[in-house]
Amino acid sequence: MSKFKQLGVANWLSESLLAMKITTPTDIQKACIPKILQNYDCIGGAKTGSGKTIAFAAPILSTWSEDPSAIYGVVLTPTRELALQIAEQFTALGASMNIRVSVIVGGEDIVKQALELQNKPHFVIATPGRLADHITNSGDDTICGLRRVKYLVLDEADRLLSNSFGDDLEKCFSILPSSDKRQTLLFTATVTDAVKALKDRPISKNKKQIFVHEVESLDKVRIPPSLSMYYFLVPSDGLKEAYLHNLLVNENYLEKSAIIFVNRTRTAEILRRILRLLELTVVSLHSEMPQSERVNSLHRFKAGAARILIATDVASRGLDIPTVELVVNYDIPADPDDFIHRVGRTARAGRKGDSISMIAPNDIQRIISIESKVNKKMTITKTVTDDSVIQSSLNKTTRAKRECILDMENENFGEKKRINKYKHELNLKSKTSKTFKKTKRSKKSKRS
Ligand SMILES: Nc1ncnc2c1ncn2[C@@H]1O[C@H](COP(=O)(O)OP(=O)(O)OP(=O)(O)O)[C@@H](O)[C@H]1O
Repeated sequence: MSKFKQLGVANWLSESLLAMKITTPTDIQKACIPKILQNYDCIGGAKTGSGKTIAFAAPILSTWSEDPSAIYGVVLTPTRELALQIAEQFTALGASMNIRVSVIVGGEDIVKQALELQNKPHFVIATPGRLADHITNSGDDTICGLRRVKYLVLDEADRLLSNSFGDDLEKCFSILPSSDKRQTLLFTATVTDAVKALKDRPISKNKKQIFVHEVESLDKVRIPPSLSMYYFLVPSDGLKEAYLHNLLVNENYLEKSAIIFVNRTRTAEILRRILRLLELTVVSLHSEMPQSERVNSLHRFKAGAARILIATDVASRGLDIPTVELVVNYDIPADPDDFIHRVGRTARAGRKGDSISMIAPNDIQRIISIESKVNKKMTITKTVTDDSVIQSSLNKTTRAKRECILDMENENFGEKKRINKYKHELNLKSKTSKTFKKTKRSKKSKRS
């Protein structure tokens, strides 16, 4: 009997898994699948690339196939690309059962999505903002299917439970069945205090719950064992482009597919343009790009048409691209958890991978926090070459950068962000003034 079948997974599904060459369950799958099949709520914490998606998809699809109703499950996830990827996995796993999966994310046609929801797909994979939008603005015939959902999954749960998603999540929960009438599954690679708190204060008082935290029980290192963590020092911020170029054309990495993480969209855009002028095949992924370009970039990168992806943290979570062999932290993230997710885009499912962090003088404190969080020290890389080679890269990147900045100014790059910022500020002001008026009114009425 297949090892997935031994865990209780349906026959047809263990055959689908076998066709994908997935035969032996990972630790998180062994721990979660049987319990989810026994109706437990579940909080699963395990390293990046350890197979968390199948840990929730396999039991949900197994029970769904016994009674293929709609809408059976909702998976919420923080980014659009991740929603698309999870939907692809559900679709591939359930192909033999004619599964229907809807992706409800921002940047796509909202009317088309409403029609899909009306047609009652079996599964909805969504970002909280867009699903909340439908709940607020679409009619009951569009959203009524959500009232019967059997499973709710929060993938990248730590991120979803952070403040930025609060209001949208509340809105989504408002229409879903209450926690004792559905099964709730949370998964993450970084178990934050907010996630841990749910262990002692269970999601539903009336249900059984398991808490699986692989990192705590097995070892203290929070990154995959097949990942090598390197760094090199950059004497000043102004030299970073040259050092990056030098690294990417170094013979050790010349052929390798790489993701370069930066902290700001503007840096992503400048680097994309510089590297393209220097004839590297490169695409980018950040929040200021239209959704169609985001999809296109990722598609070109996955297909190998571009060797390098420059990305902000919008790509740091969950993306599963097995060919990625190198992750570069061009900028060091402020939050060590973001570092764990970024470097986890390589060395997935037991494959080898390298991460290289470019450390400028101001980054030292962040590196200390990261090393203490992951419980492992980075080692210096030997690939960055001597000063004369850096000088050659510097001449090229300086010329290219000048040209790129001029082009970006002509194209008004960043305009959309500026407009959104003003809109946000105006929104806040109007909210504050409404609250102020309300408080004044209630004080007045108390006095009278
Ligand atoms: N049992 C298995 N055997 C072999 N490969 C597997 C198994 N389970 C999952 N995989 C593969 O491992 C890769 C990583 O899985 P997945 O994307 O679910 O990781 P994850 O734990 O969710 O990572 P992250 O925390 O980065 O989101 C995928 O390509 C998946 O197909």
